[in-house]
This record gives sequence, C-alpha cells and structure tokens, in this order.
Amino acid sequence: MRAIFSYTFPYKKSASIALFLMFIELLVELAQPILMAKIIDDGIIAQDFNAVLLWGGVLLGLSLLAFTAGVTNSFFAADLSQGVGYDLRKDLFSKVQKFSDRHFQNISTPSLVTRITNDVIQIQNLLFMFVRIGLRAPLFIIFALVMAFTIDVELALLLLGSVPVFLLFLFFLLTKGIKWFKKVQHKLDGLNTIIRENIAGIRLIKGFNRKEHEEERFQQANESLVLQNKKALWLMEVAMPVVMFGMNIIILVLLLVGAQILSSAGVEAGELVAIINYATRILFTFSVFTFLIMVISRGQASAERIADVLHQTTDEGASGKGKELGGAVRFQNVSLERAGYNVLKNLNFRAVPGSTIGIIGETGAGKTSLLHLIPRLYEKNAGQLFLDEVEIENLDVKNIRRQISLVPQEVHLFSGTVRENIAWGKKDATRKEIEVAAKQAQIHDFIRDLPDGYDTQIGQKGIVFSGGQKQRLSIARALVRKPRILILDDSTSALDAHTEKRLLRTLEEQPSTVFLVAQKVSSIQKADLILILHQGEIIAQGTHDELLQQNEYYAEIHQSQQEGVTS
Ligand SMILES: Nc1ncnc2c1ncn2[C@@H]1O[C@H](COP(=O)(O)OP(=O)(O)OP(=O)(O)O)[C@@H](O)[C@H]1O
Repeated sequence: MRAIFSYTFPYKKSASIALFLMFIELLVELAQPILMAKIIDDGIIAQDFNAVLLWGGVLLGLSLLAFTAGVTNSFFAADLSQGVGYDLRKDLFSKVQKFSDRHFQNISTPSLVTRITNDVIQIQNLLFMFVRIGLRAPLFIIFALVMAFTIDVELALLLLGSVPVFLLFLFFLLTKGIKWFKKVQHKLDGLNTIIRENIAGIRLIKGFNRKEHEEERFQQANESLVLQNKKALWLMEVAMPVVMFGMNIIILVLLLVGAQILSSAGVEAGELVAIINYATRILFTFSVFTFLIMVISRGQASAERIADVLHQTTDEGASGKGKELGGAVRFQNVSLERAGYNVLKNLNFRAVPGSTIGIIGETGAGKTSLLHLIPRLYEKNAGQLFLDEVEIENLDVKNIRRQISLVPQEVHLFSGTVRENIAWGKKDATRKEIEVAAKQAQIHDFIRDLPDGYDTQIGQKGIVFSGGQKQRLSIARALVRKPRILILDDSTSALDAHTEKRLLRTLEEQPSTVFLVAQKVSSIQKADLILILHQGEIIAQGTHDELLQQNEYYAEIHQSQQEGVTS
C-alpha cells in the first residue's frame, strides 16, 4: 500500500481540501446529539418554545453546512481517486512495455490486463471512500466517546468497554477479506485468460466445432469466480447484521442502566438521550466500518498485485542513445535455458558486418530462440554474445533495439492505415522512405492498387491481408528503419517462389547484417554463412557449397527439396 500511497502526493491539495470538508461534516455530526439534548432539556422539558426555535435553527444551519461540505468533498475525492487511477494506469502500462520474456513468464498477459484495469478501479474506490468516510468513521468514534464522557462517565465507560470487541471483529474481517479478495482477482485473471483465448481463436473454435467445449470452460471459470466472490461478500454481508445485533444489545444495556441512574437522579432526560444518540451513532459507524473493510481489503489485495508489477526490475536502457552499431555479431559458447529445458547449447559463430547469415533446422531446433537473443528479448544463461566486439550486457538495450529490426514468425499488424503500419518502424519516416521500403519488400504495387492506396485501413474495420501480404508489410516496416541488423524469422514462408526471389535479391543489396531463418535451402543458399541447428546445437556451419560437400544432413535436405521442385 505504501507504493500506492506515494501516488496521492501530486493530489495532496485535493486530498487536503476533501479531508478538511470531511472534518466539518464530522464536527456537525458530533454537535448534533448535544443540540438535540439542548432542545429537549432547555426547550421541551422547560417548555421554552424560543429555546426550541433557537437550537432547532442552529441544528438546521449546521446540517446545511454539513450537506454543502459533503457535496464539495465528493468533488475533490473524485479528483484524487481519478487522478491516482490515471497515473497508476500510465505507469503500469509503461512498465509492461519494458517487460522482457522473463516477466511475462511470471505474470500472465490476462493478469496484467486485470491489474491495469480492475485492480486500479479497486484502488480508486478505496481512495474515494477513504477521503469521503474512511477517516470520519474512526475519528467520529473517538470524539463521540470523549463527548459521552463529558456527559456521564458511568454510561460512557459502558460504551467504551464495547469498542474493543467490535475492533477485534473488524480486524478478523480485514485479514480474511484481503485473502479472499486476492483470490477473487486471481479468478478474474483466469476468466480473462479464457475470454482472450476464445476471441483470438474464434475461427479455430468454429472450424473444430468446439463451441460447446469452450462455453463449458468459460462457464466453469465464471462459476468459480462467482463462488469466490460470494464467499468474500458473504463474509462482509454477515458482518453487518452481527454488528447490528451487538449494537442493539449495547443500547438496551445503556437504556437499562440509564433508566436507573435517571430515577436515582444526577442525569437529565436530554443527557440520557444524548448518550444513547452517541452510542447509536458510534455503533452505526461500526456497521459502516464493515462496508469500509470490504473496500479496504479489496484495495489492499489489488495494491499488492499492482505493486508486484511496478516493483519488477527491468533492464531497459534509459537513454536509447549510444554508439552506432557496425553490425558485427559474435556468439561464444552461448547457452539458453527456458523452464528448465536446454533450448540452446554452446553456440559459436561470427557474423561480419553486412553479411547474411542463413539459419536452417528442424522445427523446435531453437532458431527463434537464437534470434531473440540478439535484441535481448531472451537473456542467455551462459557464454558471451558480442555486438561489435562489445559484450551485449554492456550496451544500452534501447540503443541496440533502435538499430535492430525483427520480423517475427507470427506477423502482427496494428489497426490503422497501411502507411501507419509501415511508419510504425520509424515514426518520422517520410512518404518517400515508406514507399522505398514497400518497394524493397515487394508490396508497393499491391498497396498502390488498393482503393485508398497507402491510406487504406487495415484490421477489423478495414481490409484483411493475406499471410504473404502481412509478411511483406512487416518486412517493409523493418526495412524503413534502415537497421544495422535485420532479423527475419521465417518471414518469407508464405511467399511464392518468384516474389521471394526478388525479395531476397533486394535484401542482398542491404548494408545491414541479415539473419534469415528459412525452411527451404533455396531461401538461404546465397548466404555468407549458413548455420544448421539441431536440437539446440549448431551441428555444422559454412557456405552452401561447403555444406553440400561436408554435411550429409544438409545435402539430404537440399536433395529432397530439389526433388520437390522438379517432381
Ligand atoms: N518458454 C519456454 N519454455 C520452455 N521451452 C521453450 C520455451 N520457449 C521455447 N521453448 C522450447 O525451445 C525449443 C526451441 O524453440 P524455438 O521456438 O526456438 O524453435 P524453432 O527452431 O524456432 O522452431 P519452429 O521452426 O517450429 O519455429 C522448442 O523445443 C520449444 O518448445
């Protein structure tokens, strides 16, 4: 909660005004029983109508003041809670942008979405309630007890004796509440995971007729969330009648004892009414507490989940500035382990600036993992990786990523225009630069023939690109940055042979060092160096001609693919 508390500092003016107004409400509330006593003792019992009018008028005036303070308090409370919510969402989002693969293994994507949205709302509710009534409730209990003592010590002591019992009960509620509401948020994560998977895989679900199965899965998660929520809410709901019951017993005792004192003299009827009034209000405040406890436990559970994200250490480079890369890459005994599995073992190779490195190997051999080490999307476990002969850990991550373009295996386009999607790689790209990149990626002619050309909308509300068109568009996005290192992860797999050939020719003309993963030997045979990956190891490396002569496995793949072409 401390981490979240610091977010209120920029809004301390609103928070202070809200607390001040809340204090006014509190004072009026405290004065009310005294004024009532005055009306009864000095007015009604003494049969002085002027006193009734006078104290009644004061009561009305103060009530109006409390009303105005309450309304204004809400305004400032909203400013504080909404402001903190805005800042929290901003910081959480920017933190997640810096997350590496390691972080996503710890906190799942749907859980992050819940934390940035629902958990932040819980904090907003907590802050709002805190400056509206949160502080008022304990302060009221303290002051009301003091006032009760000024009226009659014996009755006030009775009242005071009941307070620890209620406090203990509330403490029990708080500890249970935090635990159970944390589970509620966790169940919400689970539900979001299923929703996300279903929306993303809707076509697959329809194609495989798995609608009923998925609906059942969703229903189970939904029921589980409802059950957990009910359990937590039930605890809070039961608390209210329990507090009410205890409250009524205490009032009864006060009335019985009060009646005796009244008959044996010393206490006036109005004073007894005032004490009972304070007692009722104190005990009613305890029932408000049960509601507050719910908001506090939810808020505390959410605060822990939010702090968990904010406190993750990220190694994102601060400046993004630094020396320009030459494009040399060297792996020295590099190994990578993921979830206890040795994905890459002892890799050794060298890429000179401007060269093309082809990578081939069976599915699951570790090709993607190798590529992801270069822009530090994955962190190696052993060995050394050099860029321009500087160990990668000693370089600013932001700076190296600025000079590396990665075209991932699974292409991702953003909703927006074609132009925006290409310029996403370089936000200040000129029209000319965008067109040149599109020409190099062999997609310019296709874009030009679209109804709105480069201004055509892509995505749900616009045109849907085919697999090969998506690949070429994302290559254009990578090329527009004129990267020092260009990484293509099986990015030409959906292209026809003719288009792929033209694309590879333009890539050869690039000054960048190019890493090219491919399934076909023909896609990489012109590379300066070819790596053959097998079960996480480089089993051979060399040029196409060298490998054809020296490596049986490579010669076999080449042969079988040649047959595929000729047959
Ligand atoms: N997060 C992870 N946890 C455990 N194993 C992983 C993880 N990521 C990848 N792997 C494993 O590492 C191996 C290499 O995966 P990688 O994606 O690098 O292979 P690939 O050669 O690119 O495969 P493909 O050609 O099918 O894309 C696979 O066996 C994969 O299951």
